[in-house]
Amino acid sequence: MESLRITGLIPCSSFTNVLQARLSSRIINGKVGFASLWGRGIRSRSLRLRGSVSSGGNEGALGGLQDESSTVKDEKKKKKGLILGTERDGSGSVIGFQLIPQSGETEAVDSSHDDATTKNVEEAADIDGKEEAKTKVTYNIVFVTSEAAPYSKTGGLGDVCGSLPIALAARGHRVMVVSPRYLNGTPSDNKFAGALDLDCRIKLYCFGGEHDVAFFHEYREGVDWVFVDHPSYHRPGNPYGDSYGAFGDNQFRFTLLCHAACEAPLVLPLGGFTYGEKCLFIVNDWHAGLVPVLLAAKYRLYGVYKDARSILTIHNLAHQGVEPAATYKNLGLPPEWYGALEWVFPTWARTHALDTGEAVNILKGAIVTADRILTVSQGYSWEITTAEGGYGLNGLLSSRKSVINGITNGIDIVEWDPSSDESIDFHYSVDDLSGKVKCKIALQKELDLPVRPECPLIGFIGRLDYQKGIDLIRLAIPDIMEDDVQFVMLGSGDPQFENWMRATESAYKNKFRGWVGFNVPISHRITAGCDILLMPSRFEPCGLNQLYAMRYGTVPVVHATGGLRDTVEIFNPYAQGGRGEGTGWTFSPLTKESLLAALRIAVETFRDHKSSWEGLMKRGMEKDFTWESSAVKYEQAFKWTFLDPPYVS
Ligand SMILES: Nc1ncnc2c1ncn2[C@@H]1O[C@H](COP(=O)(O)OP(=O)(O)O[C@H]2O[C@H](CO)[C@@H](O)[C@H](O)[C@H]2O)[C@@H](O)[C@H]1O
Repeated sequence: MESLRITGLIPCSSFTNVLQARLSSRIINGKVGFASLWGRGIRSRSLRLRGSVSSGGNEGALGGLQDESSTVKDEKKKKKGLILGTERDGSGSVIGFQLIPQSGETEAVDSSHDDATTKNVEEAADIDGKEEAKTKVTYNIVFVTSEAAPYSKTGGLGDVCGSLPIALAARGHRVMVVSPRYLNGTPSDNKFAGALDLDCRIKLYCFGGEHDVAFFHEYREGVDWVFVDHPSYHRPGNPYGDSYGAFGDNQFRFTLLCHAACEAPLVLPLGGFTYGEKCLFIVNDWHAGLVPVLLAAKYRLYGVYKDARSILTIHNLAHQGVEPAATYKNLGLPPEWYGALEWVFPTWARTHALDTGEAVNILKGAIVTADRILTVSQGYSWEITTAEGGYGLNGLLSSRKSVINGITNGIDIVEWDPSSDESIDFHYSVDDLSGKVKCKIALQKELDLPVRPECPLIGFIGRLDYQKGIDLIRLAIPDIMEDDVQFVMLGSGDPQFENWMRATESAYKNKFRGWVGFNVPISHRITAGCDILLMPSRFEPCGLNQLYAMRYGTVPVVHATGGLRDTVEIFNPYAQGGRGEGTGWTFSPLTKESLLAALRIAVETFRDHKSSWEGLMKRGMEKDFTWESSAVKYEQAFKWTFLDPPYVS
């Protein structure tokens, strides 16, 4: 793909002008720079939802998908793993690639679906007898996200959107990530230093006016990192708020992100070529949720993005982007689309007698318009359809069950590697665990805890909020502290829990440390130095810390929910002829008693059954949590998404 890149960028403005000339002669087939047209009063006519929901992608239009068909003819090229050709739209923009992977690369696309073309190629190869079919479908993918590490991160969303795009690009896809260019006046602003101004200003129409945004760009690790620049992203604090709480204009800030993200594939000539209309938007959580609504309500009615598809990835259903109904008019959507976002709170949730409970819910809008819905673990994909886990959207999500899939997150195994991690002083691996105890001693010294390698060290890392079950830890701490253990917590969030951590540290000076703040290097040192990681999450869509912990030989003790239940296998010392199996402990129900019971067994095993403990550590360290295996599953979901016509056309 790099071979297709040309060094000199086509200036955005001239690019847009050419296309605007085209637009003015053929408005309905507007291809590029649609925002400007929209702002001048073009409004959509009707909401057309397809009558039936597709059946899990197993049925659908099989024909007419150009990017599904590439016939391999030149055996020499095939062996070298070349880009066979590009697919262009009417304007000459590259909208897809036919890639021949390197000989020996595993076939990524699951052949369970009847794609005649792919099947033919596979059969031909089978007849030849030796080599597998190597034809692979690649996509132009546009991630839209409020955070992407290392540029911005407040939690797991940043991790995922910083790693998955790279894994997909490595598999031959053309990948762009669109997120805000946050500047908060601290050294973290330097993270954006490599992103250059594309000199592309566009006007976006929402919130009763026109707003100029600019785009910055960095091409790194095969991915186009695109940052939307606007003054509302430049302020102290984190991406969502500051010490006074959440920013009051978040709906505006993320509406702007969505409008800009819809324009980016049309107007940005990255590496000389736009991504074009035939792309796949992967929109993450509510912040990006207006994208599929805009595709349906604004663009498709005028012939733009008819071949695009969208996938909503839900990382956390608890946050939905709900604001008063009166704000609907600000979103830049036609009035007749109100129903897609309409949300009425039940009577008990209303605040006063005159409160009608009417609101707009951006995540709901995404759920009713996205072509497919993914969650970050299989367990969570079921939980969101239940009354307990659905946060009021369970009925709606159940109605779209056939297009919901769960794909467990991977982890960045380069950043999180105990044999080379730059944040820890000693290194170790599954073949030589000796560095682990040195990391523990170093952590005890750093935290000014008594240096006692034999004492079980329990850790917690995460946002201090209701989701993470901090209240349960607070309840259980007096009992935990009765035992001969040490406990270290790293987290920030709810001020009442931050204060509780400080108070607990003073109460148990020799046993407890509470680090209030967000600090990535210390999170690595805690992961490496602890023996046990506690995660009593009330719900956990996937959870990354238990995956990091296992990779570092730190044994997880977790509440049996969502991704935690999917990824932590319960320890059974008697299995495998006494060699044991499992990677940790899960407990349920979510009570102090069951938490304490699981923790006690873990602590006893650490103290009294050293060989069992080593087995637990090693099995966890050997687990495959790479993004590579998750990316293969994402590709399958992409394929299903394109088998069906757009859900809303
Ligand atoms: N104080 C601190 N200092 C340093 N690092 C800190 C930190 N607090 C948290 N982190 C880091 O932030 C990340 C948190 O990821 P999680 O997946 O555990 O939770 P989160 O709820 O943010 O993500 C949501 O999205 C992700 C991604 O899909 C899902 O896994 C998850 O279940 C869902 O709730 C980890 O990398 C962790 O180390």
